[in-house]
Amino acid sequence: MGKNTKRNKKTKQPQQPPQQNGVTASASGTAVEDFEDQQAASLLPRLNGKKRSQLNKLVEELLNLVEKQPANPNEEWKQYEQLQRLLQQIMILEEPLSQTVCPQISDSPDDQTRLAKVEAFSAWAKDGGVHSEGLEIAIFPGYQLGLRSTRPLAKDELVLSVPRKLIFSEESNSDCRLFGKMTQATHLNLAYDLVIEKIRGEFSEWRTYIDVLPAKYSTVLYFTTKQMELLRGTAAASLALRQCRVIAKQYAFLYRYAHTMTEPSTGNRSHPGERGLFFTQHGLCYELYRWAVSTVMTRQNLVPSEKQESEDTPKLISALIPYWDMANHRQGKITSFYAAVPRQLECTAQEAVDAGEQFFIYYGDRSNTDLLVHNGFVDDYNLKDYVNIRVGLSLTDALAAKRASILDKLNIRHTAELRVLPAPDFISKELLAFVRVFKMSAEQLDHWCSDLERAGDLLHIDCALETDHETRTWQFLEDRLKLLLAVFNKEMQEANEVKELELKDGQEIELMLFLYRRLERSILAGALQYAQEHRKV
Ligand SMILES: C[S@@+](CC[C@H](N)C(=O)[O-])C[C@H]1O[C@@H](n2cnc3c(N)ncnc32)[C@H](O)[C@@H]1O
Repeated sequence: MGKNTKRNKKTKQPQQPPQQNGVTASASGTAVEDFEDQQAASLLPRLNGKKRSQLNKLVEELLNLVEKQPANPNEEWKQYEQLQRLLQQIMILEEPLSQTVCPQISDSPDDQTRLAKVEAFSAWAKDGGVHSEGLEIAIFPGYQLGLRSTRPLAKDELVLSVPRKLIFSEESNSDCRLFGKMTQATHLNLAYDLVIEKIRGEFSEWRTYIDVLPAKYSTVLYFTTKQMELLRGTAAASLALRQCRVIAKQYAFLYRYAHTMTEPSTGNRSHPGERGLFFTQHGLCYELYRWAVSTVMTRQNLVPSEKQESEDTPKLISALIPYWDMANHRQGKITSFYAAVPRQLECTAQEAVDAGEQFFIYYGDRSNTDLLVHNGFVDDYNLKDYVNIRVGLSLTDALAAKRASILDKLNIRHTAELRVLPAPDFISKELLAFVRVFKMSAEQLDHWCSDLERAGDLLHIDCALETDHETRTWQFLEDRLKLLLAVFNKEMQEANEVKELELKDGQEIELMLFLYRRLERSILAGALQYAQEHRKV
């Protein structure tokens, strides 16, 4: 999307650009854009000096807090509670800004408000070269917006294409880098660019697209402490808390850079990063950052960079793909690919779809833990689900070096997250092999270490092992699974199930968390039964 080919109609036209050095600035596209940037910034409220210095202090406190690496789940939880308190205070101080930059319509999903913007968005997309003739955007309860077929779609039919110029990536806005030439992860660049475009508001050439995005998300960054409490003890807890910590830290870095480490920026486009800094200084707030990060986390796809030097090392960058990103997920196969020659994202139907039905795509193999933490939903019929459990060699174990040499041969880390699976596998071969190694006696270790080429046998369920060794292995798994299942004690289970039925609108996050708990519990319970049966054999 070229800078001088603005697609969207602005609701408010800027006044004439000022005279610069005696020349009317409108003669230069850049000068017009500079002027627009100033206009966009002038529409934002300014926080007074007192609020700003309170914020500076809170952000420093936040940085000190997240610098500390929690040593155990309890410490991690306490840190999260402190973090939430700080973020609450920050959000209160930043409220005038956040209400302007990302107003929240209500506590419930904003489907109707978004749907009202769909007509303009669809016209913008069509005008920009999106082909989606058999599809339209509609509301689907439980999914927010999604794509509906307007005619029967055949399996494998090309149903949607989005040209490169409508794909939003760091390469569409490369003058927006905050840290100049410093390289950061591609999804962070994308989130940052989105922050800038959101702050630019009506002056952004992406406005029509941004208008149909959700105003808020069900990612862990939006959970209240009470909601997060429902994850405590589950396999998702640590990942969720870490995500909150990491995003708060990124926000604090951006804030500190913009407000305490640099002079006020003029937004001069001829200096790399200046424009990004200008907007960050005027509009950054935590509410906006969590919105941008959540938008990227829940909607991004990877496309090849068009700036890579050689074709042998394809570099992929994060991108937002308007229209395509309205498709919801269902089990199946990946049917969206970037086609290099026509320079467009192409999506085919993974199955035949009747007219009026929802059109789904498959997001890829992900566990429900991953979907919950990064995508803000869980999949009830997830065929690729698993629950990770953490296992590790003990530092005080005199035989640790021998165990480590067998694990090395098996390519299993000495401290690892290994998978408990749904039926019919229950225990992944890596987890089984790890526990077998962990439970070997000194003689058994000597035996296996004397012929490391055979180590691969430990991955097989039928590997011939001494009975006492097998019993210790399955007993360990049984004890561990019982411990993990204790989080879901019976009373809690029943209470949750009752609550689940009673949940009303506005409690989508609780509903998702109860579903997640039920699915995790069911995987662990199935594996426990399997371990008990094996121990008795
Ligand atoms: C790429 S967007 C799809 C469009 C989105 N529904 C919207 O309203 O903009 C991905 C988000 O859609 C929702 N979603 C996608 N597939 C889902 C599913 N199978 N169940 C529930 N929510 C789903 C989740 O909120 C997810 O983060």
